Amino acid sequence: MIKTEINYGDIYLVPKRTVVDSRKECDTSVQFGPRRFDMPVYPANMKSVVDEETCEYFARRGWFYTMHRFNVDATRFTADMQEKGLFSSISVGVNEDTDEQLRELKAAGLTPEYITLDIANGWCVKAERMIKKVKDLFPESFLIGGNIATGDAARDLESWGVDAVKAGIAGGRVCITKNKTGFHRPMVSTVLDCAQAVSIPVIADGGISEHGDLAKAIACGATMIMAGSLFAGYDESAGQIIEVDGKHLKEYFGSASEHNKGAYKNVEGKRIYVEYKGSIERLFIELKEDLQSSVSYSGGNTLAALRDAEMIYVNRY
Ligand SMILES: NC(=O)C1=CN([C@@H]2O[C@H](COP(=O)(O)OP(=O)(O)OC[C@H]3O[C@@H](n4cnc5c(N)ncnc54)[C@H](OP(=O)(O)O)[C@@H]3O)[C@@H](O)[C@H]2O)C=CC1
Ligand SMILES: Nc1nc2c(ncn2[C@@H]2O[C@H](COP(=O)(O)O)[C@@H](O)[C@H]2O)c(=O)[nH]1
Repeated sequence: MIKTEINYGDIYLVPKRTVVDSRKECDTSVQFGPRRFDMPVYPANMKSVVDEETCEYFARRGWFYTMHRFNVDATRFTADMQEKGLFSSISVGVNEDTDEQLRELKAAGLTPEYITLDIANGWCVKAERMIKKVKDLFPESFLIGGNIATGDAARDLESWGVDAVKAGIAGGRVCITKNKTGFHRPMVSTVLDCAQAVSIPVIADGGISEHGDLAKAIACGATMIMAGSLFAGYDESAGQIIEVDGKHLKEYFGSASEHNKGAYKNVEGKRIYVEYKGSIERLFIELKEDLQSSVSYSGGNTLAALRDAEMIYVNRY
């Protein structure tokens, strides 16, 4: 028996009676862990998307961020952010280098406010061990575990002690996991399944190609949305700008790409060049305007109303 599963492009939300006089009345803020953020979307913890400046920029704007984990000194990063009066949100892996990083942080007396366990399939014994270790060493930190793609995985990670799960396997723009391994799950099915399984927040990770996908992810039960390609083309993102035939492009590469790994070993990501779009300021405004409009169509004035939106499947063929 083969199940039919769906992605953001396969569904729409049914409009309800608007109860606000202006879209400006719609509140897009979200409580996530110990803090409240202006918007429920943040840039992927990838080397071509965020660097220290990007993280600082997002934190100062009241948006969430997570620094990537590739050749980053988590102790220095945490000290820098906290000295500036900002929160620290770091990523960790599952190997010995992470053990060392955690020991250094502890020895320096530092506690990052947020820690993200970032591995391709977080539903594994190595992740379980690391989750328990992080929770033991940093019980005050808000721990995000991932990635996962099923309700069963979400339940396991919740029982291992994470405070939120990050859901989305092989749906990213620079992902080649589905081509190389045959494994993938479309995002609507992923988020619905995970959000129905657990009481902790779910982060919908990857596959955002339209601004309206944010509202769809929330309607499926996501509290937060992580996006890579959405943020990759701007001055404030970390990738290099190149010029081809007089046109400016920005690099965007997968964390499991040869470019990021420095070797062709277990490669499940690629490098692409996206349109260079200048300052991210306009995107910040437009994402907020569009989400406020989504909230107004959902018949409420906060993101909670999107949770009750009716979803319809649209057969496009
Ligand atoms: N969201 C997504 O769909 C995906 C995201 N990514 C991203 O790419 C980055 C690097 O990922 P990747 O190189 O895959 O490895 P990870 O960094 O996820 O791997 C960490 C460790 O887990 C082991 N490991 C990884 N995959 C498996 C597996 N399938 N079975 C058993 N052990 C495993 C690795 O050992 P060993 O190498 O020896 O197997 C390694 O020791 C991460 O940042 C991840 O988030 C990658 C793929 C999919
Ligand atoms: N299969 C792979 N997935 C990857 C890789 N690097 C990152 N990612 C995932 O993609 C999302 C971003 O997706 P986008 O559609 O918003 O661009 C990111 O958060 C990771 O979960 C990779 O090398 N292979």
